[in-house]
Amino acid sequence: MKVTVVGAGNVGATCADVLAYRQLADEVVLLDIKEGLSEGKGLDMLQTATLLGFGTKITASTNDYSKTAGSDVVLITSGIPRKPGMTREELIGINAGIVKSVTENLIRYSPNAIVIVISNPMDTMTYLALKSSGLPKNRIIGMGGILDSARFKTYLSLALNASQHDIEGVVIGGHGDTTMIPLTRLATYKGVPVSQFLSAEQLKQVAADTMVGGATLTKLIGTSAWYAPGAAGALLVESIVRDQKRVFPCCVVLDGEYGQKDICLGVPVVIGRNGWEKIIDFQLNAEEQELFNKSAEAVRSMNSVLSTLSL
Ligand SMILES: NC(=O)c1ccc[n+]([C@@H]2O[C@H](COP(=O)([O-])OP(=O)(O)OC[C@H]3O[C@@H](n4cnc5c(N)ncnc54)[C@H](O)[C@@H]3O)[C@@H](O)[C@H]2O)c1
Ligand SMILES: O=C(O)C[C@H](O)C(=O)O
Repeated sequence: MKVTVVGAGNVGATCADVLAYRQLADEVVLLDIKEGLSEGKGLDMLQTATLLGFGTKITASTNDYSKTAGSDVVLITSGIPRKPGMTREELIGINAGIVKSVTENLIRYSPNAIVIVISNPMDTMTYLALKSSGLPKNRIIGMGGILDSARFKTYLSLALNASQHDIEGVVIGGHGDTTMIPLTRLATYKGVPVSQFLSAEQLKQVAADTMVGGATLTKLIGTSAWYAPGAAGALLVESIVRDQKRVFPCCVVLDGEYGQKDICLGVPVVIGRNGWEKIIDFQLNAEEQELFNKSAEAVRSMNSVLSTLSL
């Protein structure tokens, strides 16, 4: 298996590192537009091979897409991250052009690849990649819900004083500070609803902390996060290349599912060798469905900005 990561910045390099260390591909290609960046980070990673005990081939490239040829999976992390006080949506003006051109270059050399979009605003960038690539819908996946769910489980574990591994929790909807929907009703601790252990007030706080999870880290660090985002991208790759059929909330195009059409939004999907293979219906209650519809409305309005940009 060959996996390409475009963008050798914080998220891309972290993702490539996890892919290589966990030997989730035979070859990992790291590509960036900035001269020498992927070569430097790729060489640094290669020098951990004997220290960490992995044998993954690491190929570096400064914007030479021929090195990415024949990739099975490609991840797009290229673009600017937000600074404290910004929303992800403010990145659209710069990132849309980058994501569109990178997608086109990748597809030229890897026409059969599954494309994972990470650059923000991710829901709109996924929609853009879908529309501009013309690829079958199952091969375009936006990564956001896995990360948001990991944060949800972290905050739940802190509130419960329990192991994260004993907690299930899923975040659907958009990957935005106000558009994501932590499904507290369905969150469990060892199969038991968390509402049996946490008060409504505590659950509300967990959901609120989850929704601003990215903003909290951006404020602390000065740029957005990368360890969990990189690991989340790699987990998605693992389910694809090993055909694990794991269920993750991912941003995929909806055609009537969850009451929405012609929009890419986070819903639970089965991830396997064919990309996203099936949407799972969580049977939202009326309140959750209303939040989902509102989330769709906000993302749709961001998508409409695309036509105003000269792409
Ligand atoms: N979806 C998510 O869950 C999630 C999580 C974290 C970050 N992000 C987003 O991922 C993106 C990257 O974040 P980061 O922290 O790694 O930023 P970063 O600045 O550290 O890295 C971005 C890299 O992209 C490269 N780049 C820019 N234009 C390029 C092009 N045309 N071709 C190839 N490479 C190009 C830059 O040179 C840079 O190295 C941001 O948009 C950020 O908001 C999304
Ligand atoms: O918060 C950001 O801007 C980056 C990313 O979307 C995240 O959630 O960490």
